[in-house]
Amino acid sequence: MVITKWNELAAVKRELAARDWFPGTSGNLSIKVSDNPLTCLVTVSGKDKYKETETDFVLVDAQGKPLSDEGKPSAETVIHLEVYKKTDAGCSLHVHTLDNNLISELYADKGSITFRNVELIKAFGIWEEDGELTIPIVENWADLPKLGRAIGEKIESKTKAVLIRNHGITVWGKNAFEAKRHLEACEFLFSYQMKLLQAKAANLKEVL
Ligand SMILES: CSC[C@@H](O)[C@@H](O)C(=O)COP(=O)(O)O
Ligand SMILES: [Zn+2]
Repeated sequence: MVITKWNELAAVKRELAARDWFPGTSGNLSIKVSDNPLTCLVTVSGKDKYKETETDFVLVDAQGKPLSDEGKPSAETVIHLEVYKKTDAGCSLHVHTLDNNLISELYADKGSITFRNVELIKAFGIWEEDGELTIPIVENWADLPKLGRAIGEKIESKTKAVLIRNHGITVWGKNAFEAKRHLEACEFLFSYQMKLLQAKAANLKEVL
């Protein structure tokens, strides 16, 4: 079981690395291994996530205590555990990208960003004509248990992602495939929104 989950998470890590989503050793990933008791594999803290090694992930319990000796669990393990405790997620992904940082800062005062009339919200299972996707934004508390609680407080049944201001995003799904689909869709939407804002600011419609 652990080996299968390890390989699943390693494959996601490889794919996110290929997208250049782990600048400066940032980012952390996890996959749930068992429900009762809750255990998950999480990336080892501070590692270069572009590299693949035999100690990339460590098994932790519901308190974030390591159950294997690959190394120190991610500093943000508490966030992954919060997601598993509050949702039915089987995989949780956290990355820092330029677009997610910019969007989190631009929309921080609104407390969230909402997308509608953009096809890719369907990646979240939103198929209605007037459907919308809202991603909450929390402050980047240095106190990580506090950050974990702040994220937990924003989680409703339909929430699949939370932005952390000027930090990054935490996204989840019922399995690794779904979590990656949600993450890719978020990043597409952020990139779209940034370019749309820039086009509007430059009055680009006037030159058409
Ligand atoms: C190197 S900056 C990023 C870290 O501060 C943190 O936010 C992060 O995403 C990675 O921490 P880690 O402990 O390696 O999982
Ligand atoms: Zn981070």
